[in-house]
Amino acid sequence: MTEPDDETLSALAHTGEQDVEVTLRPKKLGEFIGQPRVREQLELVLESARRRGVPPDHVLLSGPPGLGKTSMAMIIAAELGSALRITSGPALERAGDLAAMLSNLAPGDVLFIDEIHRIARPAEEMLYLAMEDFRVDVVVGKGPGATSIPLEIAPFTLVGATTRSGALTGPLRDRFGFTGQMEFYSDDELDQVVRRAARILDIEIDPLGSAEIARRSRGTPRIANRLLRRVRDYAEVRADGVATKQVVRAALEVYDVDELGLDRLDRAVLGALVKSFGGGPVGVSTLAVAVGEEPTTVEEVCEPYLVRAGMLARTPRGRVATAAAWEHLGLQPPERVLPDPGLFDQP
Ligand SMILES: Nc1ncnc2c1ncn2[C@@H]1O[C@H](COP(=O)(O)OP(=O)(O)OP(=O)(O)O)[C@@H](O)[C@H]1O
Repeated sequence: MTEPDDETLSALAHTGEQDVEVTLRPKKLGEFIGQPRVREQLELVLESARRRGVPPDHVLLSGPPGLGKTSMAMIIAAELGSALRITSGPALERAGDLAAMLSNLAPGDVLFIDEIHRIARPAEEMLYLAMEDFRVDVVVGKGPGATSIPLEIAPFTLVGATTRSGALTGPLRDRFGFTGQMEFYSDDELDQVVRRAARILDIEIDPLGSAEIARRSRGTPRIANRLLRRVRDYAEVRADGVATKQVVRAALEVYDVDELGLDRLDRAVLGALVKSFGGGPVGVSTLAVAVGEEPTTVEEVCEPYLVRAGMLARTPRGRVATAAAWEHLGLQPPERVLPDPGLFDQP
C-alpha cells in the first residue's frame, strides 16, 4: 500500500472539517509523534510477531480521550499489512453482534474495539474464548433445549481502547498480552503535532504561534489540531492569514481557552468546586450536576488534565481543589488546602 504524501493530504484536507481529523492521523509508527515508551514497546511486539509469522498478542491502549488511541490502532493494522475492523463497546450490546463481527474476520485481521470498558457482559464473556482459543460458542435455542455450537474463528489481533482501564474486569484485562498506557504530551511534542498539521493543512504559522497553541492544548493532540483550525479561521478573517503568537492569543481568547488551556467546562468544574462546595471534598456526581454535565464527561474528559495540572485531587472522600485552583480563579485559598495533589490522587 503506498502512503499519500503531504501534498495529497493537503488536497484532501480541503474537503471538510470532519475529514481533516482523518487526514491528520499519523499513518505509520515512525510518523507518530510522542509516546516513546508505547511506540518502542509496540515496535517490539509487532516485529517479533512478524518474524514468527503469527498475529501479535492482543493490545490494550489506555489513556484520556484524544491522545491517539484510534490512530495507534490504525497504525498497528497498517504496520502488519492487515485489514482493520472497527467497532465499539456500546455497539456490542448482544453477544450475537460480536459473534457476527468475529466470524467475518479473515486470518491476521485487526479488530479494534473502542471504549472496550463499556462492552455488555454476554459479549465480554464471548470475547474471552475468542481471544484465548479463537473460538466462540454460539448458543442456539432457549431454556433446557438450548445447545451451544462451537465455531472456529480466524486468528486475529484485538486492539482495545479505553479511557478507564480500571473499569475493565480482571479476566478481560488479563487476556491482553500488552497494555500501552498513553500519557499526556509535552509542550514540545505538541508543538511538533501543530507544525505537522499546519504543513498538511497549508496554514502559515510562526514558531512562537505554534508554541503558544501547544502550551494551551491540555497535553492532547486532538485539542492542538482543533485549536489550530480555530486560529486559522481567526487569522484568515481578522488578520493577514499568518498565525503569529499575537494572533493565537487573540483567537484563543475569542474561543474561551485560557492561559493554561482550560476551557469553559474545566473552569466551570473548578468554579463549582471552589465556590459552591468550598473547595471540596465533593463527589463527582454532585459536581457533575452542578455544571450540568454527565459524571463520565467530568471524570474522563476534565479531571485527568486538571489532576495533571495540579488543580484538582481525587481523594477517597471526594474531589478537592488545590491552592493552585483557587489562585487560577483569582481567589484567595483558605488556610487548610491541599499542598501537593499528587500525594492524594486516587481513582
Ligand atoms: N501522535 C500523534 N501525532 C500527530 N497527531 C496525532 C497524534 N495522536 C493523535 N493525533 C491527532 O489527534 C486526533 C485524535 O486522535 P485519536 O482519534 O487517535 O485519539 P483517541 O485517543 O483515539 O481519542 P478517542 O479515544 O477520544 O477516540 C487525530 O485526528 C490525530 O490527528
